[in-house]
Amino acid sequence: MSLHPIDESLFPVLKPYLSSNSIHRHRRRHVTLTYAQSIDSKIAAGKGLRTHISHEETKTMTHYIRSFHDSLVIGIGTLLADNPSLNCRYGEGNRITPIIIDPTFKSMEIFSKESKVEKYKLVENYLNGSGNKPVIVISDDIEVSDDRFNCDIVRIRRNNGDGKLSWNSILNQCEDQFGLHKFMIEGGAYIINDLLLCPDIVDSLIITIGPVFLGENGVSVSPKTPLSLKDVIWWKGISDSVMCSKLK
Ligand SMILES: NC(=O)c1ccc[n+]([C@@H]2O[C@H](COP(=O)([O-])OP(=O)(O)OC[C@H]3O[C@@H](n4cnc5c(N)ncnc54)[C@H](O)[C@@H]3O)[C@@H](O)[C@H]2O)c1
Ligand SMILES: Nc1nc(=O)c(N)c(NC[C@H](O)[C@H](O)[C@H](O)COP(=O)(O)O)[nH]1
Repeated sequence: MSLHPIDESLFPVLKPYLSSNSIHRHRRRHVTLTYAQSIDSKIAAGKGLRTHISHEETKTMTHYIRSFHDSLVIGIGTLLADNPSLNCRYGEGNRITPIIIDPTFKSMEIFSKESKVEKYKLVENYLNGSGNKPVIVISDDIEVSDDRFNCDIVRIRRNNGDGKLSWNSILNQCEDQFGLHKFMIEGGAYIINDLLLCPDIVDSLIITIGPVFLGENGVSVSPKTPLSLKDVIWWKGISDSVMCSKLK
């Protein structure tokens, strides 16, 4: 299916927030955090629900932004709710590696070579050659043998205090193991709320705001503590607005 066209006025707006897409010449790490939200700061109508918020025009923008990255990061909650393709449909031949943060390896059955569950798009695309091999980031206390799975596995030690996986460790390991440097992080809420408070990790923040309220049962984006954004630019499309900014 062809993508809805993007208005050309968006390209210069996005440019300062994207790293050069000649990834072979520029090996410096770049992290873009991006998502679509409602007016009431929700990214889904309810827990585990896939919800359309943005116009087709800004969906195309998402694929355009993906083309500047070599990897696309989501949490296990988003994999289970959305069954996303996590590919790049903008331009030709742009391949991107899906990375799923899944400390307890809930997706073990999904990626198992002997899986009995219906094939997820990520697995299907990898097996039919149209998608890169997914990378699953798990806690290093889970003992599994890598060759049983249709994915690569990255093991990270949990933080002592909160039991989380540190973003620096996740990104460093993905750089070292797979040569990935340009990370586009798309959510969900857990990851976004966490990363909004990590100015040393996130280089650019690009938010699409759709003209809809998702109501009190929606999944909220609201970081634990207040923050003010820097270098802010707004763009207005057919029905959405896009805000590009920096955290520091
Ligand atoms: N509108 C959008 O742009 C958008 C984008 C992505 C997802 N979504 C929606 O968000 C919802 C899912 O959000 P969510 O918060 O439930 O799931 P999520 O995708 O943020 O995954 C959360 C889980 O990931 C793991 N995790 C992530 N980072 C971790 C870390 N640093 N350390 C340890 N564990 C970590 C934990 O197990 C956590 O429970 C879905 O409804 C989906 O449709 C919307
Ligand atoms: N731009 C955008 N508008 C939305 O209304 C919405 N719900 C998402 N959600 C982002 C989330 O990461 C989804 O999982 C991917 O949009 C899946 O998209 P693909 O199947 O990979 O194309 N993104």
